[in-house]
Amino acid sequence: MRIVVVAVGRVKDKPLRAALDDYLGRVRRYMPCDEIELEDAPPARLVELFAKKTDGSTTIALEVMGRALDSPSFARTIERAGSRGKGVVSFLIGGADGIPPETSRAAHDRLSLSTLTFPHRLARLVLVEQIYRAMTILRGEPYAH
Ligand SMILES: C[S@@+](CC[C@H](N)C(=O)[O-])C[C@H]1O[C@@H](n2cnc3c(N)ncnc32)[C@H](O)[C@@H]1O
Repeated sequence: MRIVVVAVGRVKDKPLRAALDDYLGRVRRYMPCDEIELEDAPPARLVELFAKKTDGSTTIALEVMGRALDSPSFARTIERAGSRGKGVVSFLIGGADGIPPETSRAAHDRLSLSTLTFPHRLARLVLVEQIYRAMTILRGEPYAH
């Protein structure tokens, strides 16, 4: 299984970058995890970019109005998604204007992190932290603080 986080926008802020790299490093102790940053672009271009970068993978769009899960259910969702097809699970995060509707409709699943709307860079951090938490849940290992 491999995880790919495909997110609109670049994280340049150093403390946020460091926090993301910390959690990405933790996830990579369990499985390969790539982060792909897309340029912010008009919706039609974003549809193309998301499709190109997630080709052949099982796609999960992150949306405020998506399915709400607790962390153990999120962990099992990742496990199930990883058992499909080529075992590549791509998480999609939109930019300021969200994920284009066409990309959302094409996704295999749509998940929410909260009923609150986060800025996309913060949503990326919460997502990667939850992926790390999911890995510890699936392995029955303690969460390292
Ligand atoms: C600022 S939000 C976009 C808001 C936009 N008005 C919308 O309704 O989609 C930017 C991105 O962060 C992610 N995001 C923000 N809050 C989220 C949440 N509570 N659950 C899941 N994803 C979230 C989504 O991928 C979203 O496309």
